[in-house]
Amino acid sequence: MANYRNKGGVAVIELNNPPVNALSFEVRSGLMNALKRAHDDKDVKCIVIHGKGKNFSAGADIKEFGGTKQQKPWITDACRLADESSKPVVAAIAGTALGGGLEVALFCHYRIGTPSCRVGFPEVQIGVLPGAGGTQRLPRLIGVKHSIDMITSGRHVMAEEALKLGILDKIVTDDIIEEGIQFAKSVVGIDVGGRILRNRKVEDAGSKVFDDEISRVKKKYKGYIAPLFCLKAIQASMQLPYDAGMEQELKLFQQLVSSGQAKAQQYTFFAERISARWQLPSGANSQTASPLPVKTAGVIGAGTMGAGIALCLITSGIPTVLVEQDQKFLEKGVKTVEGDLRGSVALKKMTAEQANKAISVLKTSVNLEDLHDVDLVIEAVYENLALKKEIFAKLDKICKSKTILCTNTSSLDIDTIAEATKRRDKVVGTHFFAPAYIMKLQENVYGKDTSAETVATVMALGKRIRKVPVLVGTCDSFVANRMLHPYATEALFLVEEGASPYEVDQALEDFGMPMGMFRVSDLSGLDIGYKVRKEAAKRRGIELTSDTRFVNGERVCLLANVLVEKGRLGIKSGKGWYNYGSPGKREATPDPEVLDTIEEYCRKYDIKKRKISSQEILERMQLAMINEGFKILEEGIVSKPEDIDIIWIYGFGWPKYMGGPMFYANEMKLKNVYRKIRDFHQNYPFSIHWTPSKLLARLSETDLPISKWTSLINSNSKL
Ligand SMILES: CC/C=C\C/C=C/C(=O)SCCNC(=O)CCNC(=O)[C@H](O)C(C)(C)COP(=O)(O)OP(=O)(O)OC[C@H]1O[C@@H](n2cnc3c(N)ncnc32)[C@H](O)[C@@H]1OP(=O)(O)O
Repeated sequence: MANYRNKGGVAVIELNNPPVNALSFEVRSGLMNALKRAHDDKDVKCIVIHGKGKNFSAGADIKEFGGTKQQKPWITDACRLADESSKPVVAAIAGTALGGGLEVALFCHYRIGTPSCRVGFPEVQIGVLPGAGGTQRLPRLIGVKHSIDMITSGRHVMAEEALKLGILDKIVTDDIIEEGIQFAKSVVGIDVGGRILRNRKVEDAGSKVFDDEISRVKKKYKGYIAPLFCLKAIQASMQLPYDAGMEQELKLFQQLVSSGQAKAQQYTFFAERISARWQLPSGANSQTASPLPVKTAGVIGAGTMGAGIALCLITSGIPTVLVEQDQKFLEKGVKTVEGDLRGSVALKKMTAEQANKAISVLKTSVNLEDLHDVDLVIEAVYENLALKKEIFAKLDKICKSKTILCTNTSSLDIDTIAEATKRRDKVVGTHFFAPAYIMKLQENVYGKDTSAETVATVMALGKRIRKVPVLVGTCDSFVANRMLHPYATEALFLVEEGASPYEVDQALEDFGMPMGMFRVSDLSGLDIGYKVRKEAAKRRGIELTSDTRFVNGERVCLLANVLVEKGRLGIKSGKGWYNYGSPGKREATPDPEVLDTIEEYCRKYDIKKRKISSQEILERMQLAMINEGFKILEEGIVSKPEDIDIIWIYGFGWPKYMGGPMFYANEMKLKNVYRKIRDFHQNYPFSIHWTPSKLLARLSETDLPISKWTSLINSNSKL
């Protein structure tokens, strides 16, 4: 709703729907009624609109999209009275004015804001466009070029920049409502005609600008349709009179809002927030537990991962000690950090000042003892259980009793590592993804004794260092890599059955993955997987050779080992599944030698090859991994499907417009997913990953949407 009061001739209208004052049906109706009242009240000389609490408004209520509450009055109906009013109307902006919130402000004649306020049109991120006049009114205020930038990127614009662009008329430092009232009083008597955006003309930027922008947007936001629709709507502002442009914008908005991409992107928006609400098996959760303060941190290991993690910490202002046992490795790590900072400055992602500030809080040491006073340590040495246990035992003695000890393991048992200490409650996994400075996912892993306070601390740390933290339980390889295993295994089986690695990658990239599986393997280094496979087999008492075809009755394909043994380690050696010309180069070209190796391998084992469609490639890789996702849910390793989707989106680049693998399964209908998995299980009985999940079997008998799956898990723990 919206509150109304008359303060000495100033109508003060408050958008009231905390925390973000989303423009629900009630708020839109309330705003319309309040504007009518102000218009009819002869005592009122001017009008101020502000938001209750910290924010102006975060825009349309996304939960209403596609539902029955998405009904008139629209934002435009509610705001028309502001546009047409002869009394000056001022938007007083604190916090955020986003999407429809900014559109409300653009219907006002003036806009003032606090120094920390932010404005923007983030609609592209939820698969729609500014449908309440934003694409028509912003170009009339700041021109076509800046409008394209703001609307297609969805970025938030800070107060200073908003002032420079002309979105804000003034930045004010006192109480925003009082400032709004004073400002409104000061403009009473000045004709508002020139301030009404609908009356302004949009400069003709020419059609070439749009042709260039279409190419740019197609490349930058590959696969996303909303940015292209935004361009069409902005172009309409240039080509059509205001009313016709508004009609065109609404038409485009309605096409988008009912699209599958919009549904998936909005699901992703809420999934990220749902996933942030964690719960431990004990019942302790994000509402009940408080994080410990992290004023200083330590990182052990200055390799690629350690250096990347240290970079995340120092660029977030956390003084960090980077420890490496060997001075030479330490120097190499520091060079990596400095190089990445220089790169960020060159790409204008940070200023030189910010980079210098970050490096000034980095300390280095070759002595673990220098971690005695830090609040949290992240160990990032190579994946070796004995070594990690040794380090944790030492840290336990060196660090203060409150220090939290994190391990950046991607697969090892947290409880075994915790046993090396006398503070098992303070030991936790923080699994970062390479490159750690770029990839957003932080997979936090709790052990059986990890306390709620420790979990709260690493979840809060993740947010602070601009990651997306997700909490998972302990199991072999945790969630991300456990699901990756059947996905990658199927890729190899597809290759031995007749698909080329390049066809596999093409199918995945056409689906929207940023890189195919084989290109990712080349990037990570084929030798890494080789070592991990050997170590894991050794732990199980198995001797692996590239001739191994079955392990304990289960089919395996060790083609990658054959490549490693031929010196093809991936990008680092200049050749892997692809050819890169020389070591370290990134441009991948298909390599006939790889195809010959595969041919030879298949001949050796008498494997019949056949033509494999891209549909089969996608189904086999994705359904194998989705089946594993249901098993993970069934075992309670994560508490909700949204956790899995967020892991795939931020850990592996699953396209947001597909909503994550579990959402994708939901859209396919679970009975179809289950049927296909059962068929694959029949056709490939020697692959354990095709054993259908019991939870999936149960869910496929119901019509429960993804938002209700956990209710079935909770109501029936014995599946
Ligand atoms: C016919 C034409 C019709 C309409 C045209 C207009 C279209 C639009 O306006 S679409 C909406 C555009 N706006 C956005 O996309 C903004 C989305 N929100 C955010 O980016 C962030 O929430 C924030 C920056 C505004 C605040 O961030 P933060 O402080 O980190 O809080 P949370 O993100 O946790 O949000 C708190 C709480 O509010 C819910 N929420 C936020 N925005 C909306 C929204 N627009 N509609 C509905 N609900 C919203 C969010 O889910 C959180 O809820 P929970 O606490 O229950 O998780």
